[in-house]
Amino acid sequence: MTRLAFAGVSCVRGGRLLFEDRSFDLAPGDAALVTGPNGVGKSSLVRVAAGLLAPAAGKVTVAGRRALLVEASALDHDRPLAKALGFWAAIDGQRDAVDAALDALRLTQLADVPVGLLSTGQRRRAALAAVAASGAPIWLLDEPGNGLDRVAMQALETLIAGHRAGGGVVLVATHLPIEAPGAATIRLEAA
Ligand SMILES: Nc1ncnc2c1ncn2[C@@H]1O[C@H](COP(=O)(O)OP(=O)(O)OP(=O)(O)O)[C@@H](O)[C@H]1O
Repeated sequence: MTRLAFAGVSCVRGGRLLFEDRSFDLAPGDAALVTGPNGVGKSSLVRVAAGLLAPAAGKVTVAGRRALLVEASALDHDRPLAKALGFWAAIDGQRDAVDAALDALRLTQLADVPVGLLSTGQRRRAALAAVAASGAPIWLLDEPGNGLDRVAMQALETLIAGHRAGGGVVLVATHLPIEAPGAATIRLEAA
């Protein structure tokens, strides 16, 4: 069964303790919002959850495939959006998921536009579409609301709700308010 859990996890970066003894346990349908001021360690917590950063202490338990959204999208700038998304979706065995992901992020009309020509907000939506098309049950989203207008923000909230309703798990680091009913809050405080 899908699960993402931290048990007593601490993170040290650049010799500095960012957070200590953090525990949470996300089961199908669960979400958690990681909040706190700039530089406190929100992105670092997401990276620990992604397995890109080793915890200094504690245990991370992951059951299920993870999809990670970070600032720099891995989409090929030279390819038309649908083809760039299709490249990654095919690797995940999810080629058929691209159209629905484009639709969910209101990007269908931009399917033939090269990724490099998309605006900041459109590129962020494209990166979210890649997560949506991945078929991964665990979504790790680092500042997914950056660059999104109000309509796109609502699309993001709908996407998260739909993923949870389908048994997915979502961990979101955000400095922007994101509507996610029933989500836990992991508040990081400056030391
Ligand atoms: N590769 C690294 N090596 C050393 N220190 C780093 C590295 N990356 C980030 N840090 C430091 O870790 C701290 C936490 O950074 P992090 O990006 O996790 O914070 P954040 O809460 O996500 O910040 P923001 O809200 O500004 O995105 C910062 O002080 C940052 O300078």
